[in-house]
Amino acid sequence: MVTKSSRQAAQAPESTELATLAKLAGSSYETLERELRATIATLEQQALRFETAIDNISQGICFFDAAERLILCNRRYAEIYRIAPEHLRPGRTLGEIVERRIAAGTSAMASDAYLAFARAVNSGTTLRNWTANLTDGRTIQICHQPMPDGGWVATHEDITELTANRLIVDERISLQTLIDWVPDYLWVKDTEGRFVVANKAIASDSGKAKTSDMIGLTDFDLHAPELAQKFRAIEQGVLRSGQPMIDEEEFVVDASGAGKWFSSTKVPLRNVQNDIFGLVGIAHDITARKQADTLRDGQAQILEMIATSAPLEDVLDCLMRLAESQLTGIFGSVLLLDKDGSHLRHGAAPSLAKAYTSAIDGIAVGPKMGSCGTAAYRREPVIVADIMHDPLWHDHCELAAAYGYRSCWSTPILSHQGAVLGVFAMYSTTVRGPTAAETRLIDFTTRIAGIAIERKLAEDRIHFMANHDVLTGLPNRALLEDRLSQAILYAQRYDRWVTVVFIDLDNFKLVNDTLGHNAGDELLKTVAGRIVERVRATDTVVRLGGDEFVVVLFDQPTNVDLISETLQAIRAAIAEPVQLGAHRLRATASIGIASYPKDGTSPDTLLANADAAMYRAKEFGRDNFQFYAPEFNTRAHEKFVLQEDLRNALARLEFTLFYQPQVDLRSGHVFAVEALIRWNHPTRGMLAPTAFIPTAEETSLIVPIGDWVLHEACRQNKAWQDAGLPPMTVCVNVSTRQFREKNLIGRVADALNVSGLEARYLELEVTESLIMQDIDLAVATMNQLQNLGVQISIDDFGTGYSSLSALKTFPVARLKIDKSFINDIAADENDQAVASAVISLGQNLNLRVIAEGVETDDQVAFLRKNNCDEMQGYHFSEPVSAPDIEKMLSGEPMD
Ligand SMILES: Nc1nc2c(ncn2[C@@H]2O[C@H](COP(=O)(O)O[C@H]3[C@@H](O)[C@H](n4cnc5c(=O)[nH]c(N)nc54)O[C@@H]3COP(=O)(O)O)[C@@H](O)[C@H]2O)c(=O)[nH]1
Repeated sequence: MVTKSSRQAAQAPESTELATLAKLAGSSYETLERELRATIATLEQQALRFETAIDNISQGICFFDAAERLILCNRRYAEIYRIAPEHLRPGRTLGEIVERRIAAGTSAMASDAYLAFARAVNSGTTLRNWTANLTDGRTIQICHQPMPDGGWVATHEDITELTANRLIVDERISLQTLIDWVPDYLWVKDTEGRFVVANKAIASDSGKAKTSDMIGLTDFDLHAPELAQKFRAIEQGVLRSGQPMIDEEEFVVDASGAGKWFSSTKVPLRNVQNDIFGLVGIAHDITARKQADTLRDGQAQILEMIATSAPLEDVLDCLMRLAESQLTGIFGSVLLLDKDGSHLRHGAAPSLAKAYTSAIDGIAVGPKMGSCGTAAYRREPVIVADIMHDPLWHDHCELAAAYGYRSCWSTPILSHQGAVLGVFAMYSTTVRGPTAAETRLIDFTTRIAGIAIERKLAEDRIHFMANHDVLTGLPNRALLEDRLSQAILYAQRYDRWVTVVFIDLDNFKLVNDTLGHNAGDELLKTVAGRIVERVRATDTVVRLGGDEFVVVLFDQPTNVDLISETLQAIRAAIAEPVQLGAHRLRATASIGIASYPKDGTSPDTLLANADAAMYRAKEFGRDNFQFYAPEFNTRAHEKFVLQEDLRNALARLEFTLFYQPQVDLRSGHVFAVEALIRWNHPTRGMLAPTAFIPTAEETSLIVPIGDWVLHEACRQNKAWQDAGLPPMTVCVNVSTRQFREKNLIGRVADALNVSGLEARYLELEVTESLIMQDIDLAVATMNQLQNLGVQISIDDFGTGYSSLSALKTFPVARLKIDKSFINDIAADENDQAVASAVISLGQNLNLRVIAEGVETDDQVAFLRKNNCDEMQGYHFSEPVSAPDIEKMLSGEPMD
């Protein structure tokens, strides 16, 4: 501080010098005094100016002489050290001033230490500029300048605020560095949505080189208006409500165009007055997690679709979209292997250009067929990074280039057995190969696609099997009703007919039983194929099961003649010879026909009526066809009634046995009788076995009926013997169903025991076809019967397919030449050949041979001539009652 005393101290030497000058110049004292006063005034003026100037500088300044006494200091100095002016008068020592500063709390150190330090500074042994941290917390920067006379001048500047500001700046710099390390987006916005702080992550994704480039921008400068508006609405909500938004998921498209998911938190910022002045936001990139979630959810959805049998195209479409959602700039495609196994068909490609998809639909599987055709051909992944320059794409690169596809990575989709099901491909618009992540995704997608396709194929197969006959591949009963319904609807609309053709092969069971099931299957397949060939593609050929087929003739003319043509063609096709192993067969069929609308308007009725017509055809001797007539249903009803009557017939004792004599051709002697059942029906009169035995066999009633026949025949024969008639054999027919009964031997033995008939007077007739069904079992059973003493003959011999080698092992006594060979034996050379062959066979095997159905003298003559042993037939006698047999054998006239 500059004071008056300091000025006076400065003027004193000047006055002395003026008086001396006045004496030397000889000037008058008044003049000198006047001049002197003027000079003093000028000097005072200058001193005031200096004083004002020095007091107004912002730094404290002080001058000390070599004795460390204060020469002068300014006001700022006094202010800095909070020392009253009177304690800063010139002449005060540095030590006194330091004491004052200590007292004022403005010292940096103790007095002695300070004085030592000041002297070291003045002598130049330490820095002349230093910063003193005062005990009151302020920071003073001091610049010390020694003077030539040993004193010094020093400036003191209070830099407390400046230092604090520098700290803030330093803090800011380190805070920015810190937040730049954070990989999440981190920002602060003011209440207007302007960025105040932003870290590197958000700046760089926003396309800004420096974080400072973000300052002052709003979301409207960075995002599409809708997205920016959305952010703004959310942030304004936070600012308005004061409630933070915690961990909300937000989708952002960054400056590169990549979509990213964030988990964002936005918290309002408050000042000390608790007023909101902005918000701080942090957003964590959860894109990878979202993608994993999407992948997992998508996978679950797709697996559910597969499990619930969603259409394959929907499943694959969904799968492609899922794969694409995980990647950027990639388009997925699935091609499916065609049924022909040599082409690939469009499966799904939701994002590929439709025209491109159409162009590659049906591409061949081959060694140079782009990525997909080649991958299917090689059965291994084919990665083409540059379509335009890869030889595999030579023929297709222009096409791909036209749509901007530059690389294509194809992987074959394989079944569990390793069969190619299709190809999964990823197209990229850039020249490159797949990344590791993309390869993983390809593996995943290919596997799921494989599961979906395999599942679909299995379903198709199951569906096919549920609706088709496995043996012939024809539709089955399940599909029949649907096809027939469709045909009827069409016929209704266009006033046409639908014809249902019911086909049953004749004697198929015989083929099965004699030539084995493989031969039977072969016959069925051949017949099925032939029928299909003879009808139109719009007609339906169905195998109902066994030897039954149904043909639905669609869109038929209302003209029976035209229908007959098709039927004749079917019949002829069936009748063509079939080679089954060593055997050449000519199959025939019984065919029933019913047409919509005249024979029924519902599928069920039409089928039932065609079935009834088929039975009618069978009754007419097979190998023919019958058009349905209403009375056929009466027959079906009759059959039902017959079954019911048959169940009661045994209990009501309605059966009786007739006996037909068997005669020795040489002696004319009756040596046996064949027991033939008759049913004395309460309303229909005496029924022949053909009227009820088939029904009895179908219902298994043949077993108790057969037992009754056995018991009755044995009883009657024993009765005849007891009555004194010459002993003879009674022959009893045994049906297949009876023969297969577990306890046949026991039942026969029981009949013999109960009747008391010797076993040798009982002969059982079994058919050739029965034996051939299971030769081993038949021979075993026959051996047991033989052991019992019972004789066995083979009935209907010649109609079956006995092999000679097998015949030798049969424990039989007689062969019975079937009636069908005897009928025309006098004229038909074939029948003659068969009959004479059977006779000589019997002779060779030491078996007796009997001809049945002998009616004429010519037949008898032929048999005698060919040395046949025995005969049975109307020529000698029709089957007659037991009393008539007695009369016949005792020579009495019969009734
Ligand atoms: N399981 C059982 N089957 C039996 C039983 N009783 C008879 N049958 C079988 O029924 C079929 C028909 O028998 P039927 O109507 O009695 O006919 C027999 C004869 O009447 C007939 N026959 C005899 N001679 C002639 C003839 O000169 N001309 C001609 N047109 N028919 C004749 O043949 C039948 C006997 O045949 P087969 O048994 O093959 O010797 C018949 O198949 C019986 O087997 C029974 O109790 N159980």
